[in-house]
Amino acid sequence: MPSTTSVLSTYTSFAASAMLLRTVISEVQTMTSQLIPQQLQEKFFSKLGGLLGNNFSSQITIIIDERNGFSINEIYQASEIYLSTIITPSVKHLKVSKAPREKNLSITIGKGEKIIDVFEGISLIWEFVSIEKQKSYYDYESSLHSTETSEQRSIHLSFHKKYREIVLSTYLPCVVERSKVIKEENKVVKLHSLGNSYQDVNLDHPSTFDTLAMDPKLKKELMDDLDRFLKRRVFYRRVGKAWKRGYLLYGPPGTGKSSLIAAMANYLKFDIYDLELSNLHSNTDLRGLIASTSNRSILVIEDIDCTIELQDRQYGGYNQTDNQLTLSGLLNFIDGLWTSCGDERIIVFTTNHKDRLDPALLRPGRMDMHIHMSYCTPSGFKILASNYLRIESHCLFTEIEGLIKEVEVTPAEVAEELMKSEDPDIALAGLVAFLQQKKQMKCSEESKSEVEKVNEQSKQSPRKKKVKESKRKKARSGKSRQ
Ligand SMILES: Nc1ncnc2c1ncn2[C@@H]1O[C@H](COP(=O)(O)OP(=O)(O)OP(=O)(O)O)[C@@H](O)[C@H]1O
Ligand SMILES: [Mg+2]
Repeated sequence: MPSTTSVLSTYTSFAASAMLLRTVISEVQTMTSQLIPQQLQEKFFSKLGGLLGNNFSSQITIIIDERNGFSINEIYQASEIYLSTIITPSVKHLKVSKAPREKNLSITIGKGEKIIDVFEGISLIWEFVSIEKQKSYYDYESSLHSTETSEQRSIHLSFHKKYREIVLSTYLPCVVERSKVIKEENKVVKLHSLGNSYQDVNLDHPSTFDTLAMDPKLKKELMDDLDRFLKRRVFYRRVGKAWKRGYLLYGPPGTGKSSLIAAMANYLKFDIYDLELSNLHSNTDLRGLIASTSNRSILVIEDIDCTIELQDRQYGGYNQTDNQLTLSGLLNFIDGLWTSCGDERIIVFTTNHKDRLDPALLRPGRMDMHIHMSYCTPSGFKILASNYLRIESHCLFTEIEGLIKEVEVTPAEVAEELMKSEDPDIALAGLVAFLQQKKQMKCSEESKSEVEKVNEQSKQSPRKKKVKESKRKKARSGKSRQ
């Protein structure tokens, strides 16, 4: 085993040679700067620099720590996400994790691993660095000295120093942007219940615009509207409007209003905040709840017609206008809060009875789009059949489409029938029987109401006869007086 002295002396002579070499390199660098093409110079000196440590190379390293004091360093997070997408086969150690709520695995590179990225012809070397730190402290409870190990993580980004400007002003912002897109793609849409005991669950609703049976023209109109809304950040800023959009969904139960909200959330990757107004007690409560919602979200108030009694409701027994919560007041209140702090917000109201709504809500400009969710149409049925049975055509389609035009059947009812069997023949035959039964019921109701009408008329006729008789008598006596 070499003695400490020999190790030290070897190191000293190595250090001395290194110093000499550095001087030589810098001399050679000056000499060759005019003689050798720049690209070759860079290659040569960076190789040489690599041998002697980064001090002499033309490389610089940006250190991105995981934490910035107590807060998370967003650049670190963004880099981590970005790096997970450019992992090369040469990386030997990967770390894989998955949070209970996430749907995808998260893959990061292991300690000491390097990834080379190329941006606009610039080579960039990413390295994941982790330093373990031991901290000793005195534990008063056990009266013992203990040590605690903590990990300090950082990501190092090295590149040629002449690209410093481009890396800082273009490459890193691109990394951040790309990470945002990846984050959005992997985002799990959440459903928060506001006004109820606090719940926060993943929106596991499979509804998408593809699976939704609704008028194709209306569907396209809505999707275009949502796309336009997302693109208009600058527009909303310029005209000084809050970046928000309001939709009123109306139609009978089971026509897909709630499914449409889920489809919108899945399409936009926006979280849903379901606001339960009946549990609210004051404006202060409401303010607190709204303030807890995040941007890029959909605020939902379902069955708004049932909350209409709010119009005259007063809170806490006080007769103060401030404590009164009316529907239009509520909307102004939410608008106000959003104007000051919200971005990319969507508000959706649903109702089964549009005719019962506060006119303030229906006023033009209040809700940006009124969307009618109707009973099932033939085209809606085809979407459901393709979704539930994976079929695009069947010999029973024509009969079903004819029946659907004649009766009022909700997509929920059709879906329920289609779910009864995986065999299209059985499921569709069941649907035909169900629709025929509905048609019969409709016919018998119609004939019943016809009979009632006739009865009503026949009941009225003796009275009508009497009225007519007395009118005639009056007229006659009037004439005789003349
Ligand atoms: N338009 C539709 N397209 C596809 N499936 C639908 C549609 N409408 C209803 N369904 C099916 O019926 C179920 C119930 O529908 P949903 O809850 O969306 O109706 P709703 O209009 O919100 O009813 P309510 O007025 O009672 O709240 C959905 O989970 C879905 O399976
Ligand atoms: Mg609903």
